[in-house]
Amino acid sequence: MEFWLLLIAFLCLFVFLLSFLDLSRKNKKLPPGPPTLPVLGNFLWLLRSSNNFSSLEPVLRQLRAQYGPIVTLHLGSEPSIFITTAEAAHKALVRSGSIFASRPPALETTRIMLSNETTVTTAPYGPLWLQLRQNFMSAFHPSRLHLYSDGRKWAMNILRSRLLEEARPNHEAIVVVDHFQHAVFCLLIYLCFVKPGEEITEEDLKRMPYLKAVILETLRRHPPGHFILPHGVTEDTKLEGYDVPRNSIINFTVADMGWDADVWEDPMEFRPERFLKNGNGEEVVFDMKGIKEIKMMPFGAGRRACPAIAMALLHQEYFVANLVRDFTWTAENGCAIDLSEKQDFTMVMKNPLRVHISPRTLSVLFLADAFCALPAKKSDSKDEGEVDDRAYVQKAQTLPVIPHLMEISSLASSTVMAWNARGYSTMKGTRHL
Ligand code: HEM
Repeated sequence: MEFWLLLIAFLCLFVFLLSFLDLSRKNKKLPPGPPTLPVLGNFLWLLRSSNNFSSLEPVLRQLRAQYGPIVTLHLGSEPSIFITTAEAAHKALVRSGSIFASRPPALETTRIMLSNETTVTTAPYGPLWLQLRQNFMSAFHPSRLHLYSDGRKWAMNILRSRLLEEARPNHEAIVVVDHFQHAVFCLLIYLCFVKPGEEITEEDLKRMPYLKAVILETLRRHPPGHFILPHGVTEDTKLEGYDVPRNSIINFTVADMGWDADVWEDPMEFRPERFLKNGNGEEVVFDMKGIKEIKMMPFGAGRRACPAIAMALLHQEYFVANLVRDFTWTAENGCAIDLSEKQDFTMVMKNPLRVHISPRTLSVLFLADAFCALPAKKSDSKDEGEVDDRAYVQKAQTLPVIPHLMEISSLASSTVMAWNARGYSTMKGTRHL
């Protein structure tokens, strides 16, 4: 009997505490969201509207249309606030950078999975995080990336031979994702355990603005993460007139920002030229850290943004450039490539890419032709040994290049682009990917 009395008293106390918490929440002007139930918050509502976390995005789109750019969902004990426009993201992550640079406080139960909040990714904003981040940057600062070019070559060679090995014995299409993952794993091993080698410049990549534009367009159209890691605030604060309480969990709809028709023309089109100065220039100028303004944020933005932006971009460029140079890529049975995505650790292709590959000859010339500035450079004066690439234009037009960036982009993944680089420059309009 005593046990039951105790249990009832405990339950009453529990409900009282929860309603007290609910009340204190009601005193705040949180960003709007769907009606909540006591204790359950929006849990049942969300269960009805969406089956799992990966289909949260359509729900957030609906909420944005109904309530505006910042919305709240109550999914646990603390409110989850979603910021859905690049402008509001800029206000939070850049203009109020130091406040929004923390991680949400971890529950005792999840702390263990977050390495007790002592890694650069999980540590709250403060001296420990700063030290860890500086530590990370001392190894991977953009100015040191050239020191790892031996590792890049090594991983690229492994990838090349694995692809060849599988492609040779039969003429069936091959699935490339496992090989990419293996190569990225090798690269990470190298970065972690092998001493950097001699300096080798990455000059070639610097002369390939179109390649850079393709990578950026891929990150815009198919960002590896549709959200970033959850953020927290260091103190109670306000955003666009709403309260953002100290314990809230804040996230950003990264993919939707890259597809926002108010910011990007024809956002669902795959059109790398949008990143080239004046549409066809030789230069790519893009503020990936969103310091002046945010237009897309595949790497996050502000103080907590991915510290490996330069490294990730360099490796994507390097792998794609080499894969395009070394092989011709043709879709299985000439089929269109299905670019739909599914949530894995990051976003990946729902149907892994299956392709026929075959080694290419005269590859350097194709590469130069494919990735250098548009329109094709026609050099009048040539140094000794330099070959006029015009002779190869016709051949290059038959290049169906399908590099799958997902696993190449290391921990993260990007996505596939299907394009014929030279064809692109002559084609009217763009492809809908
Ligand atoms: C295409 C490749 C990559 C993408 C799209 C990407 C994206 C991101 C994003 C969205 C965040 C969260 C930012 C935030 O919370 O505001 C992040 C954080 C981070 N990324 Fe990356 N990342 C990539 C590659 C890498 C690589 C290769 C490394 C390491 C070698 C790396 C290391 C980190 C670290 C340490 C953090 C945590 C930073 C912090 O909390 O201060 N990332 N990344």
